[in-house]
Amino acid sequence: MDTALSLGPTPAERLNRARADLRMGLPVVLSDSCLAVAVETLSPARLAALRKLGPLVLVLTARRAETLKARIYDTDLARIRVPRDAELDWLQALADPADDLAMPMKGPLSAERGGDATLARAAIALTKSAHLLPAAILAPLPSPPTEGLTALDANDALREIAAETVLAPVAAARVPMRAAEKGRLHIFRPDDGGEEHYAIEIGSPARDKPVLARLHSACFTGDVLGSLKCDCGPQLDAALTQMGHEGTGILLYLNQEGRGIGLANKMRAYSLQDQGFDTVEANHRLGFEDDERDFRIGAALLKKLGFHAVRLLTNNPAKVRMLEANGIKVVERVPLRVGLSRHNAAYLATKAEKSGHIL
Ligand SMILES: Nc1nc2c(ncn2[C@@H]2O[C@H](COP(=O)(O)OP(=O)(O)OP(=O)(O)O)[C@@H](O)[C@H]2O)c(=O)[nH]1
Ligand SMILES: [Zn+2]
Repeated sequence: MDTALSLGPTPAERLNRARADLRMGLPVVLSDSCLAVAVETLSPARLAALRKLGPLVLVLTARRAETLKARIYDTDLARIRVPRDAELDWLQALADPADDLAMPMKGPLSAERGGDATLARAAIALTKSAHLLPAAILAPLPSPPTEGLTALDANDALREIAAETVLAPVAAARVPMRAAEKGRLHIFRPDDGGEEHYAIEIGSPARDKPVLARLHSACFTGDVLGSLKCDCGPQLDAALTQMGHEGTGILLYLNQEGRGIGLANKMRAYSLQDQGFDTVEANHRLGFEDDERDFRIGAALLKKLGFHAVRLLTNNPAKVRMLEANGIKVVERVPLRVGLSRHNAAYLATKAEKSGHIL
């Protein structure tokens, strides 16, 4: 194999660099034909520099475009022409729904129609995967191209983002817990520079029998702060306690904060909920789907740990379906009804009505 080639970044590594660049506010080069930058981290100086390159296009998801009443010609996204005199504040107000109610008039918005939307689609996928607001600016590529920018092929990026994450065990050690003294924490690291995920093994569950299992999505507010806005903290405690009582179990702690949108975006969603929107509407107004989690990770981790059948602690039938679809037999759904409070009653009711959760 050519040494120079094998030392250079793979598409997955480029993707990881691109995420970091977008979070810093740096543009990335897509398919050698345009620059893409995240609206959330764009600085006035970079906007001025991008403007000099030619006409700019603002890419929003169809979810966000619906709220803004922009025309959606590409099913999943809208490409808005950026007027020559558009200010950064205006772009950021289109990306961020925080002030939608206070300042509803943002249009008229003129959307591009026809042509290939792959570059726009890749830009949106990149901002989501960087846990930024899903909104990007596309600019023509400067000539000569700017050196030092991360370049990636749009189709490669889309493929990498959609691909199943490959996780490798990194370290494991004994962690006795209040709920279960015989605990062991395993750390798994993805090959794409993404978030690490954890497995907490209670006792020594047999690999050839269904194991009591929980797929818990990270919730900093619920798990750590004891927030009453959701039921995550009590669910985590109850799951570990039940595993402790039974003597065996496996709890996957998946770092998919905010149903996969990241903590900053979840706080944006909370702030919209304070304006009267429910949890699903808040995600949509931000430009996200209700649930952006990749449930394949849970199934892959279970298999890696040697489990093929589970008794799953959950109220979410989508988790059951996704595990089954990914090769894990769910012999039983074990309900996990704890932590109801006056602060989360409406939230849990919305999840039952709109997301099919079983109350
Ligand atoms: N985007 C968003 N995420 C939230 C909100 N409230 C909680 N979360 C996240 O939701 C995830 C928990 O998932 P849930 O939908 O509560 O429950 P579930 O894990 O799908 O289903 P169960 O197995 O029954 O608990 C965690 O990642 C939380 O951070 C919210 O209002 N908006
Ligand atoms: Zn929570």
